Amino acid sequence: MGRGAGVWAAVDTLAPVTLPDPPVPPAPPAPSAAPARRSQPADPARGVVPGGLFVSFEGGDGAGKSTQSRLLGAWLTGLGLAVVLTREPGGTELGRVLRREVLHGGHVDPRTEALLYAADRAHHVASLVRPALDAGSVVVTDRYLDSSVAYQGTGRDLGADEVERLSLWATGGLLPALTVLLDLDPAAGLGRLRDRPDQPDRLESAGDDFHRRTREAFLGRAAADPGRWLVLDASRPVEAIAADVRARVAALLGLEDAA
Ligand SMILES: Nc1ncnc2c1ncn2[C@@H]1O[C@H](COP(=O)(O)OP(=O)(O)OP(=O)(O)O)[C@@H](O)[C@H]1O
Ligand SMILES: Cc1cn([C@H]2C[C@H](O)[C@@H](COP(=O)(O)O)O2)c(=O)[nH]c1=O
Repeated sequence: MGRGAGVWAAVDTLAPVTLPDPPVPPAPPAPSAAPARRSQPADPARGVVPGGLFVSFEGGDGAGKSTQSRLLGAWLTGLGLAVVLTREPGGTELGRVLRREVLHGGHVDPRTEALLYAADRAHHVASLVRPALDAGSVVVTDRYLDSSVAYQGTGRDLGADEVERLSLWATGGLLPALTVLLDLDPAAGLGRLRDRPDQPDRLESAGDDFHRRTREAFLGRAAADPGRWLVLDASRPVEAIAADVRARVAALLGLEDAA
């Protein structure tokens, strides 16, 4: 999300993020133990490492990813867990430079664009995500590798497999334990962004056909790996979506009673 950058500016460190006035119902009593209990065996390649859990939000522009990331982060923080809330591109200082160039700079060809996102991701994982997971935090990211596969691999036609391989190389194979796809008609998503003050970025301006193919790519990936993905209808009210996300994350953490 291009707006509300204040939250994101805070996530360079491993300290739990302080979220502004979370609009979520009061959390049930916090469990005494943090880091989290998990219901899955540790699998570093799948974003489940001893103590830590890696969750990503994906979907089209304006689908509600940053809204849901913040709500999930606030809920987990309220449960007493260590949470790192971050995003791609731009989850690190270097990433913010890359974000500005890739979204608001001059023309870049599709391969350069794919490499810029991959460079942002490599640095993000090496400097923030992996250390946080190793320290036992829940890491919640607004976009990750699947955005590259959908936007550059399919939207830009570079090839989904090649772009996925690039990102897997960049990240040492780190995949989220859970990826929430907020699925929405691209016109509705872009319509939600219309009132903001800033101009649409390069990707938001890529055209109807680009965004339609990107949506299909996300849905195809989700269907191929249902164990990792949770697909939600993002046209529903914010709180209904948030409740579904909480239920799935609670199950992963072995905290079903808290959702
Ligand atoms: N379920 C929803 N129903 C209606 N409006 C929503 C919903 N979720 C978010 N919004 C609104 O849509 C706009 C975009 O939401 P948000 O920034 O969370 O989306 P995003 O997917 O992160 O966007 P971007 O692609 O720009 O990063 C905001 O004004 C937000 O309040
Ligand atoms: C990670 C990633 C992102 N993109 C695109 C998707 C969006 O249009 C912008 C990011 O903006 P947001 O407001 O933070 O959603 O970048 C992409 O094309 N490839 C990627 O890997």
